[in-house]
Amino acid sequence: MIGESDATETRVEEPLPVRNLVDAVSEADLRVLLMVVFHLTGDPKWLDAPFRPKRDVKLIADEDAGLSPEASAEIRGQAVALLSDPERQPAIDDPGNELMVRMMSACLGEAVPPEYAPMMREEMGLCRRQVDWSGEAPAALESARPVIIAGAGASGIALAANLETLGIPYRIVDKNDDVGGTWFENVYPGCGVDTPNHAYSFSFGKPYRWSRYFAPRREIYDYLRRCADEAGVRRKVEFRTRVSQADWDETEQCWRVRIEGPQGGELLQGSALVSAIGQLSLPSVPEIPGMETFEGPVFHSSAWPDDLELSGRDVAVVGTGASAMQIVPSIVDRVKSLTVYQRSPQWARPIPRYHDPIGTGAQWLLERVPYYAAWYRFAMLWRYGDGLLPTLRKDPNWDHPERSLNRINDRHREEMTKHIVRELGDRQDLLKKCIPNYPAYGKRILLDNGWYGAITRPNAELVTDNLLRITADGLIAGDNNFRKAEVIVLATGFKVGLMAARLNVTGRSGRRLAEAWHNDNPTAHLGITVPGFPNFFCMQGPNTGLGHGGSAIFQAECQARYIAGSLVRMFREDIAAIDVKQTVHDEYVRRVDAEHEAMIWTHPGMSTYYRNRQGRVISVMPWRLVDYWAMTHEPDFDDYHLTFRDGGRATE
Ligand SMILES: Cc1cc2nc3c(=O)[nH]c(=O)nc-3n(C[C@H](O)[C@H](O)[C@H](O)COP(=O)(O)OP(=O)(O)OC[C@H]3O[C@@H](n4cnc5c(N)ncnc54)[C@H](O)[C@@H]3O)c2cc1C
Repeated sequence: MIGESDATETRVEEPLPVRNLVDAVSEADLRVLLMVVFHLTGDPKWLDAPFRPKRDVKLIADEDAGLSPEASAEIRGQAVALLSDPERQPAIDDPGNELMVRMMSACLGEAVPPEYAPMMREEMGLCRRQVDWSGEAPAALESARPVIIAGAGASGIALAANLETLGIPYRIVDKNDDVGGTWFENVYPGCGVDTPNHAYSFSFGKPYRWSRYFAPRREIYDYLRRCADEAGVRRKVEFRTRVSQADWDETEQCWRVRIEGPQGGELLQGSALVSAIGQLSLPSVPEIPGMETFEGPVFHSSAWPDDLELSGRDVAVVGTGASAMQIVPSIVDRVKSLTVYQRSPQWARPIPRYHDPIGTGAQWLLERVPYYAAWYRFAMLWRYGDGLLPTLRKDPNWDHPERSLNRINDRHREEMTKHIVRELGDRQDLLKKCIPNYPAYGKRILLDNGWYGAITRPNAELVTDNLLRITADGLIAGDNNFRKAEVIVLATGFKVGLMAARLNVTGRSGRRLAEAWHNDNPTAHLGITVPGFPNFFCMQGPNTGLGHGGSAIFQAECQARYIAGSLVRMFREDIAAIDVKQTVHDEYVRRVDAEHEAMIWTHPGMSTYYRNRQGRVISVMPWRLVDYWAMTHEPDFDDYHLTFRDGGRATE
């Protein structure tokens, strides 16, 4: 079924009231404002002392940038003068790579390596990130079989938006009632991003008015709907429709894809097949003896019931991962009792101003001042980007591998421990239960939005004994105590191992993807292509998750570009099929594994969804974002076996 066009439900943005420019500029992030002044004047004096900001430390916005009051006043004054002139044209629009490096370094007060320049220019919309034909589109497009995309979350939207502009025919299906994936499904209280939204958003499309720096899930869902609408994608999504099977047809050089929708089943023929079904989308539901006997609601955090009333009830939350960290502080004040069952404690980073709304002055600057939003996005991408990665390498000479990886990681541990001590206040009896015995950042980085405050409330209890069984009206843990519950929330995370094999894919020579991946050992060249599965592409595939920082939307755009780039080349050169060479794939996987050996995620003593049963890291990527951007920017067809279409017959 084609998606309903109820786009008007999406939040309507009223025009911002006209601001007094001086007031608005007084709320500016000074580093960002400095870059605006430079774009508008092109005067190099703004890139040097006394206007060069100090090295960045603040996480959300930086109103003084470590500059003297005189320098700050001069930047603000100059900005007001320039912005008051409606005729003013920028002296510099896209600065090119060399000048971009100087600008980034000036903005941050630190040397930025040159490889970031082309990536950031694209990310900031200073030059185009999506692929285009660079010339006429080939005539063959019109009769081409569609590309089939399974999934209309952020990844599916990123790719479909690019195919839409290229005019490449596609069909996109999603099992849900709407686009948005993660942000459609997860409606639990407190659900939101832990990546700031000015980085967790597409490089294309109109700017969005986020109400907070870290938006709640409803806004992200609205944002994705709006992007899908604007790109012309949402009206094409076939909702309530799932891909149930896909087989490569060697004779026709196409995918035969079985979809099941409200009108029944249909067999499609696709020129390519894309899995955009997400990494964190298949709930991991633990088998706890007696669960079926529980008389109240028991559900996974991603299946929160619409009409659930928690006020005055006894609630149990099983799990202490990212979702629990958001749920627990959001409900603790409403419930009668809250019991949290913890298997292992988590490291969580304090994040001052997490809940802060974006002030109207800052909002005005983001919407009205040229280049301001672009440089604000840059600042967020940098602050939440690659900076942490070098600190996550094991130091072979480090004396305390039992608690940390290296000196800096040890300092992070100390800082986070101090934070926990502070937050626990007069409940230091909980300290032992709350300090993890693995290095900081070993599991997904969590943000403390009131977690420690919540578990110290008089109506809350943190239970660390193993959960033994569930009864009709409560839970029994290893201490053999019965604790009453009327509602059980399973905040137990997601099953990651199967990835795209969930689509029941069979490639060349009848080989099943689940077999090729030994059920939970997924591997793919660049996390995207798999030998023996021609014209099959994964998004958010093996080893492309982010353990150190960054945004999954960034990854989605890298992959969308690679896939769209491959399709453009196939159409241009009349290539029917591309199949990644086994040697290329194996060498890539070898490099990933070797790199991971030196990184935190192979450190012993942690159980994390990043690893499979054999302990191999399958989920996250060991590379810097900028490396992945470079690897995926232009597909290299020397990495592939190509099958050309020759008068309808495929020849190698
Ligand atoms: C609670 C939560 C918070 C998160 N916070 C962050 C964050 O702060 N920063 C960050 O970078 N990442 C975060 N993530 C990761 C998040 O999943 C990604 O950011 C992103 O939303 C992934 O988009 P996607 O399109 O790849 O997958 P998804 O959003 O999972 O979408 C997959 C889509 O595929 C559809 N689908 C699945 N199977 C089929 C099938 N067989 N046929 C048809 N359709 C199918 C689903 O219905 C779904 O719509 C978070 C994840 C969760 C669960």
